[in-house]
Amino acid sequence: MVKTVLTVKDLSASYRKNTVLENVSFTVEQGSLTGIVGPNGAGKSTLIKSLLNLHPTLSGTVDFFGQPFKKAQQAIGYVPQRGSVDWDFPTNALDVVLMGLYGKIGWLKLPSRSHKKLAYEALDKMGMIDYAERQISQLSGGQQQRVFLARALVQDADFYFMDEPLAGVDAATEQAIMAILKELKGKGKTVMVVHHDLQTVADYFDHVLFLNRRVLEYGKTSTVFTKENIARTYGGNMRWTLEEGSHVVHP
Ligand SMILES: Nc1ncnc2c1ncn2[C@@H]1O[C@H](COP(=O)(O)OP(=O)(O)OP(=O)(O)O)[C@@H](O)[C@H]1O
Repeated sequence: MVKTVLTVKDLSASYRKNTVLENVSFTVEQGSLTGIVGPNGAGKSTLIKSLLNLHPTLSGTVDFFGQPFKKAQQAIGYVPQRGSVDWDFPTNALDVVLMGLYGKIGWLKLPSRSHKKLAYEALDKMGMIDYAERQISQLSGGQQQRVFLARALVQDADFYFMDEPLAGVDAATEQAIMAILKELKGKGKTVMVVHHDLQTVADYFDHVLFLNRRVLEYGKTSTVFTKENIARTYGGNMRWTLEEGSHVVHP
């Protein structure tokens, strides 16, 4: 039986008087892996922040696992957009991963040996074990992204939001991250990912949310990932053709 893990109803949000999300409504099934797509400025990051109480909403309701966000937040993981993080913050990769365990450790307590073991294991899984003691500011963009994924892994959440985890990473990191996302899905976790590369949407995601201020469409990729929906979401700026079942960009 399909279980609903997120219900969003009539959510609107703005920056001062500029409304950037209008009456957004959708429901998400447990175990789904959704790509959130839409042009620059469509409100994708704002949507995630609004769902996670990081940005105020003007109206609407958000319900995770049948509860408001505050009650469900231990079960929710977030990988922010890389550009929004202060990378000069003096901390090493291991400490960043340990932050994913603070819900379990408690903010004022020190991590135990078993917590550190979990953090090292997650770094190892992301191919970052050799960089555990390296300052986060001294890692490349793709390596920083891998560390953030490791932090999400140790948190062992049930629902993950990731804001462009594949932006600016090389092919190997992209494959490593996608393998992790599929593994999370395999464990029954739910994942929503802001994604820009329309050519990989059909390969990577089983659901797609088309967003441009409003939800233009949300559903199974095999049903809703059509050139009509892409055109409706992105406007007339791009021409799209369907070739051998895949979408090819003609900028
Ligand atoms: N801190 C802010 N203050 C004022 N306006 C903002 C702020 N952050 C975003 N906006 C505006 O809100 C709108 C939605 O931005 P948002 O970052 O959510 O879009 P996005 O779909 O994630 O874009 P991108 O694909 O470029 O990352 C844009 O018009 C943007 O200019």
